[in-house]
Amino acid sequence: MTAPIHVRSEIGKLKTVLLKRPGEEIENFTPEMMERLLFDDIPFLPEAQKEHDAFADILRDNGAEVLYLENLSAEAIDAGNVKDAFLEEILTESGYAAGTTHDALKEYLMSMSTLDMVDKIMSGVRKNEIDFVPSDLVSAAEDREYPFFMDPMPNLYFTRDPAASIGDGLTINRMTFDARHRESLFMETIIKYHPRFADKGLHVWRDRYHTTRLEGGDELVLSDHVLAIGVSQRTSADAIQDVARSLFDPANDSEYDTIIAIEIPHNHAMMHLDTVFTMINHDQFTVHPGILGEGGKIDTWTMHPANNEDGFTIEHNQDLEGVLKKELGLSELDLIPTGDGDPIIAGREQWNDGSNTLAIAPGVVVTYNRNYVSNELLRKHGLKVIDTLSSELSRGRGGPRCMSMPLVREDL
Ligand SMILES: NC(=[NH2+])NCCC[C@H](N)C(=O)O
Repeated sequence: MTAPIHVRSEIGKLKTVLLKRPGEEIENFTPEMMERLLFDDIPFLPEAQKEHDAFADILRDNGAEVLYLENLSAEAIDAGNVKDAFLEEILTESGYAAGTTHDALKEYLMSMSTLDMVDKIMSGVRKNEIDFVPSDLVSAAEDREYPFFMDPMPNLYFTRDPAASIGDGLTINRMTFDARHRESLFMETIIKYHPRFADKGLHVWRDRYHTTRLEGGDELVLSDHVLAIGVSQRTSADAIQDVARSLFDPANDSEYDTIIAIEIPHNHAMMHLDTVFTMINHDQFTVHPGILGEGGKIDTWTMHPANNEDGFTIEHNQDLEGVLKKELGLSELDLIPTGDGDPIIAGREQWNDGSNTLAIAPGVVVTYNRNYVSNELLRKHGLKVIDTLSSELSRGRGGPRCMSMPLVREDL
């Protein structure tokens, strides 16, 4: 059997991928909660599910095995016999380490089948669904009107972010905003207890117990020894240093000796590197023109292992094309601008994840159908573009790359 996680590029043929089918969590909130939950609108659930099923079908039809986060989580909890411990952890991270509300929530969730419990935790627990009136100070003094005991986790269908495969291992991420903090606990549980992953010698290059922030949308596996990581709204430079130290440590036996840190604007529309830059073929990339300054400049820092105190060297550069050519050993490079360079179209299509392409083989990409200008341009550049439905899914501000966590890709 091949390793349960094996990803040495962004473009190798996709063999196994982790998705999360959108559930009640994507509609279980009010407009007042949207901003905090990192959504710009409230999707229509049945349509979102249809769109997501169509996306999964495309991946399956092209030879990928599709696994679902909700199922793996429940299977892992059962296999490890850790329902109690899992609940304690998620309750603690939801603000209930002890007390009567903790006890009531625990009793309620414990009474469910493991899969129902997982679905419930993901979709949120409202106050009116438990026969219990909290008497603690928080409920009395702070939370009187708030309708939830446990918030929904609508961003779970962006499986890309809570963890990221690198080589034969992964990072399990400490995420930036409260709205997403708890998400990576599912992946940690899967890696620890699911028979498919547990005790298989997987490297966890960096775990979720850090104060510095890292999200998978910023982590791009450019080759079997080069990563690109965004310095972004969601990923801090100090977290990238951690990743470098871990991957460059000879004791950890990783193949990675190069990290290109790329600084992008810190805002909601471009929250991760993969919303503005993706690799789609050996020598082709999408790039949102909005991240490039005058003369196409952008700040990058290339890190290599070194025998100094930091454990690495850094080299500053502003020529992304030159840096990519050098580190990937390419003589030519095709950087394809989102929206064909038209400022209105580029802005619009980037907002709807026009740069967020998922390569499922070299030169074969899945994109949102609504970004028709960028899609057409990709076709003109020789790519095979499979476009997928996107009216509802795009309201969560993530595209095909965000919605997928590759676990196994064929080597190039
Ligand atoms: N890899 C990505 N670009 N993911 C997009 C995540 C979108 C999500 N609403 C968030 O703000 O976190």
